[in-house]
Amino acid sequence: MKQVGAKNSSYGVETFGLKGLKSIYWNQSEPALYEYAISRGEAEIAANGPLVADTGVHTGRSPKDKFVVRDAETADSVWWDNNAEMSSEHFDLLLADFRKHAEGMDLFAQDLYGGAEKDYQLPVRVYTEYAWHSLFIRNMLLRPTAEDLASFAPDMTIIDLPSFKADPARHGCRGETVIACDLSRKIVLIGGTSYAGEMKKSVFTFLNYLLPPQGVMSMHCSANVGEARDTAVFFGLSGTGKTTLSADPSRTLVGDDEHGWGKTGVFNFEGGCYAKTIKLSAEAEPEIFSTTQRFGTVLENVVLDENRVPDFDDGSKTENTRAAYPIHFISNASPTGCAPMPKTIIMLTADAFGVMPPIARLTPAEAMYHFLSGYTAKVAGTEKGVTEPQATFSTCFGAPFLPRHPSEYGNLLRDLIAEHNVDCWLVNTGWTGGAYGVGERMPIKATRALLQAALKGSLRTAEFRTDANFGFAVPVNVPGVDTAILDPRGTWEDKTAYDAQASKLVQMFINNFGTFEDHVDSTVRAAAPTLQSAAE
Ligand SMILES: Nc1ncnc2c1ncn2[C@@H]1O[C@H](COP(=O)(O)OP(=O)(O)O)[C@@H](O)[C@H]1O
Ligand SMILES: C=C(OP(=O)(O)O)C(=O)O
Ligand SMILES: [Mn+2]
Repeated sequence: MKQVGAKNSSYGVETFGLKGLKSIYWNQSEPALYEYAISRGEAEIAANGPLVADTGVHTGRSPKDKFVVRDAETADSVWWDNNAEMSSEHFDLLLADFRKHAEGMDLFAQDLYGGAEKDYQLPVRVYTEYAWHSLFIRNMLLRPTAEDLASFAPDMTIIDLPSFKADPARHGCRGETVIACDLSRKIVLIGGTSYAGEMKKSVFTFLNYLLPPQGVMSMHCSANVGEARDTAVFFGLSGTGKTTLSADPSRTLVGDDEHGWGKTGVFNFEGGCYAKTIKLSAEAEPEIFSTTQRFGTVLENVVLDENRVPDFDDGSKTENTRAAYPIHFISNASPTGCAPMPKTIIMLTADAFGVMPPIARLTPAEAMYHFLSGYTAKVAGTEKGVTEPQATFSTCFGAPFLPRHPSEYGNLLRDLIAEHNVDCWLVNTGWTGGAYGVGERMPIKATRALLQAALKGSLRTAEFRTDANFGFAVPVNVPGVDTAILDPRGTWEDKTAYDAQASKLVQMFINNFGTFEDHVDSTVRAAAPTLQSAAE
């Protein structure tokens, strides 16, 4: 077997039981991976330099094809209501078949870290069939220094073979696509899909399993820091605004998607960003737009015109077009990925019903209630089969990535909010003036102005009203924001229709929260919305 780039003994010949490979390319650089990706016909180069690849059938995550191995250790630690199980026997068969499938292949390997905080860092070795997947994960995780690389010892291993087709009868999965996670042996097998986000979210899933027992709150959130060293974290499900809203020229970017909150503060799990690029414009999102105009960025499922210029308005392949780039492509990104304790928590709810106000202040009990509820929308394209926004309750705003029971994350957050006296806000990046299909998407400018007021503290002294349905405090006017938009009921033509939709949503919250009742105290239960009697 030819080994390109092997530097020392840790790159053993039979790496991880991968015997009979044709060749293996270790920790290749961006230019080298460009050449391999182009020469192997995997990708093409866009105007100004990004590498562009298509992912075929799978243009978003396949949550129904994700499995977790149930063994003696995970039987009691994994939240099985939310994680499909696979037996160790099936996993062993799958691993053996992955190794067999890899025989004779060229593989690419990257040695990277998950977690910027050294105390909690997860060394990950990622074997990929595609050179462009090797560049993607190299962009997304943390790249070791040459010194660290010399002694790199992997703790977690990912084998990513899109051309592998799983067999449900033999492997105990659902179809040809499989994302199998063995949390005890720290191995992930990804087959039958070319969507690169599966690799990134597998690392996130492992950190969500490994960190809480160490007292670290793992979060599906972005984070940035103001001049006053005031860290803000933005929780949100896929496509709801974490990346967009954390890219703010007046605040240092810490990370766009996945963070830990430990004894020393907040730290990014990753070393790159994975931005949605549908309808991306230089006007609305200049920082992110600039990353799509340079060598090293990977564009996923983006359509190019005849001059290889990306057409970000073209969602013909998927609404979930993406750009994956190293975080230092954002000019004011933190060089360390670490930040002080949060001063503000923002929970992004993309309300497809147009009922939620653009912003609401949350008491600690309301923050817990909404964190566990995780009301938002699955935005078009982020999951297989989601073609328009679907109202959903994704607990902790990241249910597809949670191996543990939500109460483990909720209790950690509850204690951290109390210990650090954190301000909490609920921000609707979804619809206003009516539900999806009638109303319009919340203007990004309005959201940014509201966030500016919340983060600068001026909102704290604003005048508030109490929302009739949810009971939380809503500002009645905010400088720079159209006052009308602050009252969602007022933005609807038909107020009766608004009230009816709001009641339906309240009932959905009540129905959903039943599963958490026994895990929270009475103050959190009291933070639930109440059905308005028709008379009121
Ligand atoms: N008011 C808004 N706030 C944030 N994003 C918005 C808003 N309105 C529309 N969007 C769009 O929603 C998408 C959010 O994507 P992104 O920030 O990548 O989500 P996430 O990082 O949570 O996965 C972007 O395409 C952005 O342009
Ligand atoms: C990459 C993903 O996460 P997010 O959309 O939250 O960035 C994803 O959900 O596939
Ligand atoms: Mn994101």
